[in-house]
Amino acid sequence: MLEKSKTHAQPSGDMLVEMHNAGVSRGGRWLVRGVDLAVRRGEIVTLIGPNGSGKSTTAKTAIGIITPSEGHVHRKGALRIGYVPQKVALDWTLPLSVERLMTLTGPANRKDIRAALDEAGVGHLAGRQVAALSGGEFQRTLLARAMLRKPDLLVLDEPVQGVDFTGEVALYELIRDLRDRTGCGILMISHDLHIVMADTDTVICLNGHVCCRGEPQSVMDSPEYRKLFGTRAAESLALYRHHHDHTHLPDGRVRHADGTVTAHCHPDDGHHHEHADREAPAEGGRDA
Ligand SMILES: Nc1ncnc2c1ncn2[C@@H]1O[C@H](COP(=O)(O)OP(=O)(O)OP(=O)(O)O)[C@@H](O)[C@H]1O
Repeated sequence: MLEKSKTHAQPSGDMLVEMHNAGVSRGGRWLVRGVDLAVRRGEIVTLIGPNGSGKSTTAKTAIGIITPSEGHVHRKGALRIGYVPQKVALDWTLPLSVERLMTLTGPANRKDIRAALDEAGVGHLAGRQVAALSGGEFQRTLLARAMLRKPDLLVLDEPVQGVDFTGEVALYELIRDLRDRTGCGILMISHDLHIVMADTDTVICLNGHVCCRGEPQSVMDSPEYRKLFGTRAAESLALYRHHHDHTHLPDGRVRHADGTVTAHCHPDDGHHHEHADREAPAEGGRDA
């Protein structure tokens, strides 16, 4: 049984959340528009895009923190959501242990807390002060806190922020393992246009709208990447090269491939073309 944010035919199967042509406007401006997105059980969907492209807005709309101004969002009935926000409001000057952080947003017993921390590889840090954690340890702790709810859908807003490359690889592996172990669906956000998880089923690139989407191209066969990052990294990471058929001008207008300029970009404006293809690994240049 699926819950409806707005009247629309109900999707079926093991769909956790589905967005149809969803858009959010504030103060007469579209923050994001024309988003189609679906996350099923066991699936990993990654939103990428530059700063301010609407990734967080889209994720918040998917989980119901934000109501869409247009379009539709369907969530499975009684959907349990684990959410790791981009920003966590903490007073870093106050003493706060990792164990206590785990119960700030909801009650949990000690055994479950320890199990969640262990699962995230930070069980040994339960008594540690949060302010003393490294970036990677903090992200793992937030992940553990989200997993405490035994979510059907895990939403991670930039889960590798403040984490170095090796830590990123390990965190992505952990996220994949959590998906494998629990079968939850994952909606993940990254602003990194190049590196996303090899296990991501779908990458959706946002820039105020869906620029392009597709499967990430695995770099496993790329000798350059194996040389640069090592075999383990190459097996954990993938590169998704995206295509743009339009340019975002500094004043916010959009120049399309046919030379026309419009105030903004929308899938239905007749200029935009989505891509759903895979490509050979790129040399590394951004095209956004
Ligand atoms: N409540 C709001 N009112 C007005 N504008 C907003 C509001 N929330 C977000 N925005 C604007 O909407 C745009 C999209 O914001 P959003 O946080 O979704 O982007 P993002 O892709 O997640 O960015 P980042 O990578 O920087 O985290 C930004 O320009 C932001 O300033």
